[in-house]
Amino acid sequence: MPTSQYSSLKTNHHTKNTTKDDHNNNHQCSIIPLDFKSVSKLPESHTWELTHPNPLSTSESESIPVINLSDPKAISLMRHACENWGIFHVTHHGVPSNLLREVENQSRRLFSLPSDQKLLAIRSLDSLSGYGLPRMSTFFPKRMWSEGFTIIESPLEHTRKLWPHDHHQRDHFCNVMESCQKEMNRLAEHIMGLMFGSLGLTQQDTKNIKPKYGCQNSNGPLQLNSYPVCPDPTKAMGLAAHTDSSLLTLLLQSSTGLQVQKEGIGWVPVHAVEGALVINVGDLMQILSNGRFKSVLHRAVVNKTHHRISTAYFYGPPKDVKIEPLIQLSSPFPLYRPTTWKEYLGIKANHFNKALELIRSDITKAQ
Ligand SMILES: O=C(O)CCC(=O)C(=O)O
Ligand SMILES: [Fe+2]
Repeated sequence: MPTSQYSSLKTNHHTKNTTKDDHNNNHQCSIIPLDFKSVSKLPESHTWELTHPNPLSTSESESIPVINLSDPKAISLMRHACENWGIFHVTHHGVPSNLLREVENQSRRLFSLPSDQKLLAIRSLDSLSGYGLPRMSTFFPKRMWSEGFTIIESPLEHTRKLWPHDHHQRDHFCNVMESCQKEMNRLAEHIMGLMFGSLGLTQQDTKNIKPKYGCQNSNGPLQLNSYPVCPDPTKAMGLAAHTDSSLLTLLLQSSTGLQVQKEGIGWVPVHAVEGALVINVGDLMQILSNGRFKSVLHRAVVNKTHHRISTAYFYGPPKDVKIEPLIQLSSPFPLYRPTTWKEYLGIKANHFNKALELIRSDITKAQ
């Protein structure tokens, strides 16, 4: 739900940089990922003008914070990380490592299926779940070097298509992903509590707000991302720069590839830390914290040697709950007008990275 996450392919007509004819001609191609195994040279369609030289090597003070959740200082470290980076790693998070390993194994299994089999579970134009291109693809003239599988609530419908005769594989895949959703949801709730505490809210305040903002169901959206080995990574883009629309995103990455934009520095790599999960602040958390916590601009780059897999869990409130800057943090005034996740996703689907700016409250825009 993230930019990505819920912006729908139905929004083709809002695409910048591509013409309507291109769209009509390539209507099918526009939703079908490349059969990456079949190409040995980067196709023109996937060649980006930008070259992204390796990001600056980061010194200790410029690297993404790693927070041990059992550390008594975790709350203050989190506040610092959310205010300065919008992203951090967590260790001692309680999600079983064998589950995380199995999530990656099962993802690899899915993405290594032959292309025509994966296409049986293609995300349709009016749907959010299934196999397909990154949803933000419609905003770019060039294709990204990645494919995804989006699970909304349950993966069952699509896994029936992927493995019609292999019940065992299908059940195992579903069990693993559903356990992952539950564990990620539990961890996200815990981290939200710590974040509220770090904003100076009392335990009573937190008790009152948490049920309102937390996902009511424990099976929030899960996005499996696959970045195949790329013949020319310097001219390709795994996932273009975006912010997530969620409150928080919890990410498992099999290897380094995620980068975040840091003011005054540029793109900083988020190195894969053994056993850790990456937590990033999403747009709704920026709204809720009245701009104190930053929704971090991030992207994924690709490489020549290994197939990278990432799994993102998008944690957000029930779709119709009003999200607005918390009253305690709104002095002297709220920076954003109230919105719901549902409304916000609609704005994001049309305006992509400008969405947050569009819901700044009139009072601040006028200044
Ligand atoms: O693959 C990654 O590291 C980033 C994934 C991501 O940003 C997303 O799915 O929204
Ligand atoms: Fe993201």
